[in-house]
Amino acid sequence: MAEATPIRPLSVDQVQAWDHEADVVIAGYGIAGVSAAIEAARAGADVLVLERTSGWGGAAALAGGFIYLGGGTPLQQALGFEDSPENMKAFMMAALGPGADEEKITDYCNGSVEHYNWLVDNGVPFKESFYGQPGWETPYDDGLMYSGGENAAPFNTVATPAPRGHVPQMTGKRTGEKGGGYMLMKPLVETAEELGVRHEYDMRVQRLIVDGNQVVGIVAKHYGKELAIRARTGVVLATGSFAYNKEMVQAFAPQLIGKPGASIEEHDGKSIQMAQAIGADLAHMDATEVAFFGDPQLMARGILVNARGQRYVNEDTYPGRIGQETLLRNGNQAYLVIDEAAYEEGCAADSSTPFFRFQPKWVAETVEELESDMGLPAGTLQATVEVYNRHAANGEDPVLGKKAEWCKPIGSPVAALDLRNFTAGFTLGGLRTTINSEVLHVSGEPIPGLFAAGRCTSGVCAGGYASGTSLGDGSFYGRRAGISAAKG
Ligand SMILES: Cc1cc2nc3c(=O)[nH]c(=O)nc-3n(C[C@H](O)[C@H](O)[C@H](O)COP(=O)(O)OP(=O)(O)OC[C@H]3O[C@@H](n4cnc5c(N)ncnc54)[C@H](O)[C@@H]3O)c2cc1C
Repeated sequence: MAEATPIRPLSVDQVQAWDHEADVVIAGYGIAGVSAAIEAARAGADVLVLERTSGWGGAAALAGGFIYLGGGTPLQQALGFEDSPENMKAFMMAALGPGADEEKITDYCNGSVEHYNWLVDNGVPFKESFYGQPGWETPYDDGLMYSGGENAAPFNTVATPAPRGHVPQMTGKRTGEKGGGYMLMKPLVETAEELGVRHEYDMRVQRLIVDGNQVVGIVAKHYGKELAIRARTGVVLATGSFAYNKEMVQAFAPQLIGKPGASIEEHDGKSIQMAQAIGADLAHMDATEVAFFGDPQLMARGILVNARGQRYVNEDTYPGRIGQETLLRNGNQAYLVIDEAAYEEGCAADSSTPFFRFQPKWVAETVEELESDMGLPAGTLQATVEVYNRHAANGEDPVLGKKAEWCKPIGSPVAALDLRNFTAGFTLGGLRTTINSEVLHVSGEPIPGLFAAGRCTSGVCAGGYASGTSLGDGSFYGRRAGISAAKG
């Protein structure tokens, strides 16, 4: 059966004429693509970026803008936080696995301060202010925040807590529309343009062009016409994740069926499939980021319980960790149990996600009554609240390690928010690459002429996630891809 959209490589013998040529050809003008473009141009290459939509940006321009950086960046230092590459690595190895790529994480941590300086030198602004409230993002324009649960159990005992979510400064921020990610992309695209990087929009890459086992170009569709684009030294794949490819999600990350989040429809796995078609290896295809639609200011002040009325995560941690614990290990069943005073206090606090402050579904005078109204097995929620309250009275949570500042006994009246099936996410697995962003063949050898970065690759996250690691490894390994592709 003929493939509807051919994905198999095209042999260079079949190319009648080249429609475009450059030294380095980059597929995708998001964070990985723009970073590759800048470094390839600085290395002296003639660079052409092919972008499927009618403009630059990708998911990156819609993003909240966290970039995971540390090891003692000037911003961390200015705000009084101590960090080192070793400390950063200890956290990342513990939080982003199981199976995190130690070579990549070591490399990423060792290069993080330099990467921060590179971003600043290319015009990305970071404001010297720290936001310390529980939250998905800062509601303001602060430059630094905890974004992976570094300061919460269990990681606060593995490594010295240091905030590493660096956010580009932005006025008039609109979550999910135009946030810090826009202020990351805009200066980088301007830098690329100043360096003479060319772009072609409305170009949808389809398959690779090969000369034997060497990648020498790429085929792209432009308003229905197939064009052949020659890459004299290298092709960089940077078209994003496979969160919107139903078949791939079904095959590799079924926990996300029907729940793509924090990604864009263009993330259809095309880079992964094109490279697979010439023998590329894959890694951690089951790993997913999981967002949870709860307001962290409320969650920290209550307790989250599953369908058995049991707590399963410390509520003051990174909300993405709460999302993973809820979806992956608790059947996507979550209820937030909170008393009236705590609910009112949480609703009055700062938040970047006030739209996640839902009305309680059940309200009762006693926990026994609440448990019965919620349909939980008799005695379960009562036992949970009894144990929680006993220790919270002493400012402790020996069960899950919630910090003392959030440990307060749950009183009356008591309510529960129905947070079942409140998750969505994006895929983290993809092409297996080296620290120089070479795409590896299943044999373990790099595929000549082929490089990749961003969410079409497996980056620093193999299972767990911290906000900022996608824009972080996308920009970090995007740069490497540009340097490597320019060398050929
Ligand atoms: C609302 C929101 C908030 C987020 N917040 C954060 C955050 O704070 N921190 C963080 O680290 N991450 C965040 N993310 C995730 C992050 O934006 C992405 O994971 C990241 O942008 C991936 O980088 P990339 O370069 O691989 O993909 P992108 O930045 O999406 O770039 C890929 C580009 O390739 C193009 N493309 C796709 N297919 C083709 C094709 N066939 N031919 C040519 N071009 C193609 C796309 O149109 C796109 O422009 C957020 C995402 C969203 C949507």
